[in-house]
Amino acid sequence: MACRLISSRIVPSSNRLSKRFIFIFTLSLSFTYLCYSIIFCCGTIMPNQSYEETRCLHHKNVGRKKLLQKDCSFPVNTRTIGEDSLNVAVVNQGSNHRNQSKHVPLPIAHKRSIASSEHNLTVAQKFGNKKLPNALIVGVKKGGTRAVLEFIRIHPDVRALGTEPHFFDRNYDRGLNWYRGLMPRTLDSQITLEKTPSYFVTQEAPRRIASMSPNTKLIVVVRNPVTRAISDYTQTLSKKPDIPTFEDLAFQNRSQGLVDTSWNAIRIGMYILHLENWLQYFRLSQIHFVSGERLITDPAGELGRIQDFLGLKRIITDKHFYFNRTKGFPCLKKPESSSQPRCLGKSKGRTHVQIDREVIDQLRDFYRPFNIKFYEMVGQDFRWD
Ligand SMILES: Nc1ncnc2c1ncn2[C@@H]1O[C@H](COP(=O)(O)OS(=O)(=O)O)[C@@H](OP(=O)(O)O)[C@H]1O
Repeated sequence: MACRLISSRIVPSSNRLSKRFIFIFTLSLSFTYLCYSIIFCCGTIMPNQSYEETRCLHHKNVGRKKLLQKDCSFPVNTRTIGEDSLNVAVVNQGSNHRNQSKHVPLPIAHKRSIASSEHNLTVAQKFGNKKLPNALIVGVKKGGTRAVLEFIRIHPDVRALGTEPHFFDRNYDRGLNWYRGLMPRTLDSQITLEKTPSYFVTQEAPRRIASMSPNTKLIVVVRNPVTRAISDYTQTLSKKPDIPTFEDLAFQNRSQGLVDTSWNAIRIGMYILHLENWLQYFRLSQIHFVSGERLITDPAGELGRIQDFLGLKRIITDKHFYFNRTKGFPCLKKPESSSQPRCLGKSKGRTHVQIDREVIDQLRDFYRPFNIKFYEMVGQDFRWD
């Protein structure tokens, strides 16, 4: 009887104790989970490597308005990369979307390359070092430089800066350590790459790059200089709608066919003149020329040659691309790690301003001798005439 009394008193109190214990245990578990989520949330919500790089640049360059203005101008809910994003929203518009971007089972080799790319990325972030670039996409503006950067960076042995650092033109005074600090972490086996299209027409750029390393590999994406000039003008017009007409800017005297070579949009397309400056510091074999036109019609072919030039295994092939009819350009197939296929953003592939046929012919005549010298120098006919 006494025993039963004791046990009836003890049991409820031990029940209460264990309930209290469970309550405290659950509370501390929830608290630990909350702390964990706060500390590590960045790792889980960060959409991709490029976005991370953009963020890094923000933190490192607080107060450096010029770079920030470019980098911050995109909404964070799209997959933005640097100035010109891989903007999924663009791809998703239009009736063809479902057919074109539907998930096609990826070939095993492609899956493997993605897995290995992700693996290398994680390892590089943990164990890699920030290094000065061994390769640069130096130009040309509106040639297709963003497409080349975004396509080549899916290679597991390439790590690229998503933004344009403009080190060898605007930011040279900041010094090489500043420049190195912007770079993504890379393993010894990986190539560090950045793109700034204005380098190609910057007088001091070749000398400065050669003094960083005379072995730097250079990539130049060239495009029909007339189309390039119109593309350049279209971009400026989209930002400053009050500028004079293309014709007014392109000619000193149109009836005499006198082209205004002081206008940047014209000057950039005189490729041979700029190339001669580069050849004072680099051998021709150190420079690889990509056809901006073929980059659109045959991205895999151009990427194959770029991989060869960079000494990389040919991993990026036609299996990585599909043609998006809404966008009118090749895009990257949906990678396993992402929920969307990837096309370049709205600023890539704009509808050009309509220019008179006569003006185009005049400019084509103007560029012809420069083009011919350029073809002879690089040993390739780009067929712009
Ligand atoms: N795959 C793909 N998707 C979209 N756009 C592509 C692609 N490949 C090449 N291009 C062409 O790239 C042109 C823009 O060139 P850049 O990236 O060098 O421009 S920039 O100098 O960085 O502003 C851009 O020029 P515009 O068509 O005049 O806008 C495109 O024609």
